[in-house]
Amino acid sequence: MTSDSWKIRISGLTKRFESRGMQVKALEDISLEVPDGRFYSLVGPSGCGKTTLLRIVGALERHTEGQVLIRQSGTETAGAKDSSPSGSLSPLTSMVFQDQSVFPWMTVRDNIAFGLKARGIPRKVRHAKADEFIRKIGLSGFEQALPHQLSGGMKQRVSVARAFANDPEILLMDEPFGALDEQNRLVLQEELLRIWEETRKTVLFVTHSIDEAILLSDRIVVMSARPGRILEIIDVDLPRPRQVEAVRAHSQFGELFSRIWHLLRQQEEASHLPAAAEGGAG
Ligand SMILES: Nc1ncnc2c1ncn2[C@@H]1O[C@H](COP(=O)(O)OP(=O)(O)OP(=O)(O)O)[C@@H](O)[C@H]1O
Repeated sequence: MTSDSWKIRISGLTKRFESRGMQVKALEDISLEVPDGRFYSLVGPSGCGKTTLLRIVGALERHTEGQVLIRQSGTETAGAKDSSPSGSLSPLTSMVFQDQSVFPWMTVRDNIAFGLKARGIPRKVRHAKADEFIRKIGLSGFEQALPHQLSGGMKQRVSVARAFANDPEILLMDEPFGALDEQNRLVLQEELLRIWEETRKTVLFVTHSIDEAILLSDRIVVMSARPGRILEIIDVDLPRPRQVEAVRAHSQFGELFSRIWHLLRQQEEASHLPAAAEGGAG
């Protein structure tokens, strides 16, 4: 699909890692376009390069071949290749990781306002913005709390709130709920849905959970075992606003789940074949 409103445009991307003289091909011939304001998820077997792809889009990693273009505030930036100096995350991109990346010495409010402070936003404005997202993510009353006074789920809420409070144009989320128990995970998924539906940021979201990908996404990118290639891009045409129970009860849910699971199971099976049949590294 090509459109004029893309935020992320990847064409023919390949990534090879080299360590101790060994080459590992992590990604092969990836072409993907993420339009403005859409929620895309990446699913695929462990080690297929999901995190690597996210890091390349975030300019935290360089790529080997192909092209990555990011469009922010009307300006297009090309991702750097292996031979270039390493880049850094644009202030217009936010990233959320699996491990709660909160600063232990900062209050909840200061953690959430951190990116705004780095951008020179006045104190009053950034506190108002932080408080808005504290409310939205269900942390009211904990503005002055320090991370050690919070549960794991609450710390992850702080990370998600910080990412949205930054008002990024692109949000990259790498298994943000992967370390949470089922109950916290469900609550945070619903909160993410609510905030996303209000803000409509462009999101690229990595998950191991098919349920989670269906619940959240407009489209799901299913990747092959390493080297990661795109097997299929699946539309999720479920109505929004969405809620966990309604999505799971929807007639299309089972169909989508089976289709994705079928693709992933084939990859799992292929990855258990002897190394020679896999094509080897590099
Ligand atoms: N810095 C690195 N140096 C060498 N190899 C790397 C490096 N980073 C990742 N790899 C390799 O690239 C491949 C893809 O890794 P990546 O972490 O992107 O996969 P993933 O799909 O996110 O995995 P998981 O689902 O298990 O988190 C793996 O084989 C990994 O070992």
